[in-house]
Amino acid sequence: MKQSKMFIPTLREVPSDADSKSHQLLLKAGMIKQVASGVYSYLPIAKRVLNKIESIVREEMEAIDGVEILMPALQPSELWSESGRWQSYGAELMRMTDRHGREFALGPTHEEIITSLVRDELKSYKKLPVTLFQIQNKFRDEKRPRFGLLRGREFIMKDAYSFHATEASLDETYQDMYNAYSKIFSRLNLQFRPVIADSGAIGGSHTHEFMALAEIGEDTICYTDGSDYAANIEKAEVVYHPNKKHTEENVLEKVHTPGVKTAQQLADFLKRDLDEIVKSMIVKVDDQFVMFLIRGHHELNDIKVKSFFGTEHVEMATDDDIRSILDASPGSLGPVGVNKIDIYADNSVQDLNNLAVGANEDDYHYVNANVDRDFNVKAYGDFRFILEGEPAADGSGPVKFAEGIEIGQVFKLGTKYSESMNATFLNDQGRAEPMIMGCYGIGVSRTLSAVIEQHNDDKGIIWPTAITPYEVHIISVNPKQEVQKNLADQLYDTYRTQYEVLYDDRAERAGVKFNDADLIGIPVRVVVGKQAADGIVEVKNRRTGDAVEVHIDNLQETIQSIYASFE
Ligand SMILES: O=C(C[C@@H]1CCCCN1)Cn1cnc2cc(Cl)c(F)cc2c1=O
Ligand SMILES: [Mg+2]
Repeated sequence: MKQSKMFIPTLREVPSDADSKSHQLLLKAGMIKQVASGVYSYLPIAKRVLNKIESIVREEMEAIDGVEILMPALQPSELWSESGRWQSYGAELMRMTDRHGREFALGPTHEEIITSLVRDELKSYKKLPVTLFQIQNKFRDEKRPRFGLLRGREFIMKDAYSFHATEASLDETYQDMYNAYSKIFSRLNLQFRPVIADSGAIGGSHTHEFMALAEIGEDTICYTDGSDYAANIEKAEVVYHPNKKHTEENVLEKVHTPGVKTAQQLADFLKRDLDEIVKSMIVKVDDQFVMFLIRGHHELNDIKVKSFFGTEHVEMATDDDIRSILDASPGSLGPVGVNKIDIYADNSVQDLNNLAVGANEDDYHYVNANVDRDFNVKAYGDFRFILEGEPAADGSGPVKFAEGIEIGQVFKLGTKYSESMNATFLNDQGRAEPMIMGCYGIGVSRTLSAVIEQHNDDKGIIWPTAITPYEVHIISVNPKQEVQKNLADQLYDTYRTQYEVLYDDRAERAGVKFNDADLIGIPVRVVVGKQAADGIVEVKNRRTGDAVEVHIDNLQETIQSIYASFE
């Protein structure tokens, strides 16, 4: 393609609203334009890369018997009412009303649509298993869209759904998908890790997230060098190894602690370490308030609280809630004398006795508070985030942290949707049973950003060869120079028959062309300049920066050798 005909609005300056490396480069390389917060147009270079990512996804889905369909974004609310999600989802679900006043969701995902489609068609176990997938725009009204395509309100997802007569069959497809995702992300030359994850609102039992390693990633991965153990920190289990430091139980004592509000301030006031303090928090679970006790140096893991109680509706109590329940302020809460609400404690609270806790009275705390004597704990559990260096649940050594971008997720859904939506099949005894389902997503547009996060330098993007928008970038330094122009035109005509060629034939200054070429990041660049008369061109490797001067008779093999060793 001639660049004089192209549409690549590169930017000289870093856009101020770009809040991540990939977001900056997508804008600077003229690949996206924001239309609204979290809503983007994909421009030609981005569209070509998306096409290649999608065709790799398509290939690997079809390789495991996935069949492509395309479902509508407009989803009748009736189907979401059948699954109960019309009521349970809030502002994130984009809703609209048609001219007849009928309500629709703009699809954030397609469990309801696919289940209603399959329940009418696949009635016998003989027709199972089936795996259907689509690649399509999704809509989610994120509260804070950011990082460009990493967290948008309209984005491209590959979502696949599988239907089974048995758990064993689901396990097989789950494993096939897991392996296919590993192939896809390897072909994209991404550094990634599958991690044990929390299934959250979607329900189901078993799920893995595929994380692209990147500092900008919003997820924290816990992994060890001792094995391929890796878990999203939301889910990383803390194995409780008792380390009791109990002393003689002392008399409960109320201490005046003026201005002490935080665990650290209490630790300082009492001249103790933070880990000898116990924090008390009020959490609203569904519509019940409960108190959690947790060591001063730990953080409450709301995802673990949700899965302990089996509900998504878990949030910290507000100050007003707290005042109405305990007639105290959040800065001085404690378990002593609390009997209106249940008290849960993280396992490691058991290691201490004679606890320092709030007295449910401003500027007062208790010391020597002891469980069973001064308060009761309804249950101990793993309610906290693991700390870096603590032992991994599989015993393979201390966990390390890394940031990740969730680019894929595979779920064993079970019968959550087939039961609520009555998608049954006749089993081999002629009895109707709910289908067993799996669902599997890849964030296609998010993956594009993840590739850029991992493949760039200070001059721009460096595309992995599998998804580069073009294979060869031919640049004529000075098209006004007859000889240069003719040679460049000739090379374009020759090489476009065997490579995808972007030909910068613009009447722009050389510096502008080279800057743009660095931004756009095509692996191999052929520069037709002063030595055109002698048939000499410069060939440059975008990743290493190495440039060689070659006669056009050796150009083909030079390009091939760069591609052969590019990664
Ligand atoms: O989407 C999934 C699960 C899988 C992921 C892979 C492909 C199939 N779906 C989870 N999820 C995430 N955000 C959502 C946001 C809204 Cl507003 C909603 F209404 C529903 C969902 C929702 O269900
Ligand atoms: Mg997640």
